[in-house]
Amino acid sequence: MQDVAPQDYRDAMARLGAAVSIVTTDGGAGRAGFTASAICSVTDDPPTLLVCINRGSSAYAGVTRNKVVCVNVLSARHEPLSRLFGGKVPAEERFAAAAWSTLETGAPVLADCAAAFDCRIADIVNVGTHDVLFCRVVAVQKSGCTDNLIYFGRAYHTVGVTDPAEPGCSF
Ligand SMILES: NC(=O)C1=CN([C@@H]2O[C@H](COP(=O)(O)OP(=O)(O)OC[C@H]3O[C@@H](n4cnc5c(N)ncnc54)[C@H](O)[C@@H]3O)[C@@H](O)[C@H]2O)C=CC1
Ligand SMILES: Cc1cc2nc3c(=O)[nH]c(=O)nc-3n(C[C@H](O)[C@H](O)[C@H](O)COP(=O)(O)O)c2cc1C
Repeated sequence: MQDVAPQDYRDAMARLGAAVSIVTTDGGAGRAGFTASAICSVTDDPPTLLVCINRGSSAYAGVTRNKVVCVNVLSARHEPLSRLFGGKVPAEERFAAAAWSTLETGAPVLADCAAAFDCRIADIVNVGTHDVLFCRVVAVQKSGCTDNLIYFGRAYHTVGVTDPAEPGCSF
């Protein structure tokens, strides 16, 4: 099997638009978090999503030892927070820039994010440079904000929808 070059792969992947989340953890191995776009829904029974984390990430030890994560889906106004959690900034400086609470697992929940999925890590599969985390969702939080942050073409964008069933954005 012949692989394409990593740069060709990245150039093609840059054409996939993706929601942006901050994945957090807390517990005996400490608090950590990183910006992530490699997240998707696996099954609703049992409610499971997957997160791909680079083993070189500063958050890797905390995430895999604590075995809990919260996937905080970002709204448009969180672009500066996304950049902060995107690398090279000490963990405490990242968390100081926003308000956090907790749900079931103790992983930090971003107060005003579009949606938060609080999870226990059920399985981990190693693939190349990354670990794929299969995460069982034990609690969720939703806001009425519908202007989500999207990463596409190596840049941030906003996409908004109006859902008459939602109460609207109160922030
Ligand atoms: N899945 C990941 O680990 C991602 C990591 N990043 C990080 O942010 C940096 C800047 O990204 P871009 O501005 O989008 O330019 P880029 O050219 O480095 O990446 C383009 C696209 O390729 C994919 N990608 C990039 N690095 C990857 C990696 N190590 N493993 C798997 N997929 C990867 C992502 O879909 C990304 O949007 C990257 O170099 C990487 O360090 C960004 C997006 C996803
Ligand atoms: C838009 C965006 C999406 C990213 N998606 C992921 C991802 O899905 N998985 C991942 O391991 N790193 C991802 N990263 C990179 C991490 O946020 C972070 O840069 C990396 O963990 C290294 O940072 P650190 O070791 O200084 O914490 C992404 C970065 C950006 C800006």
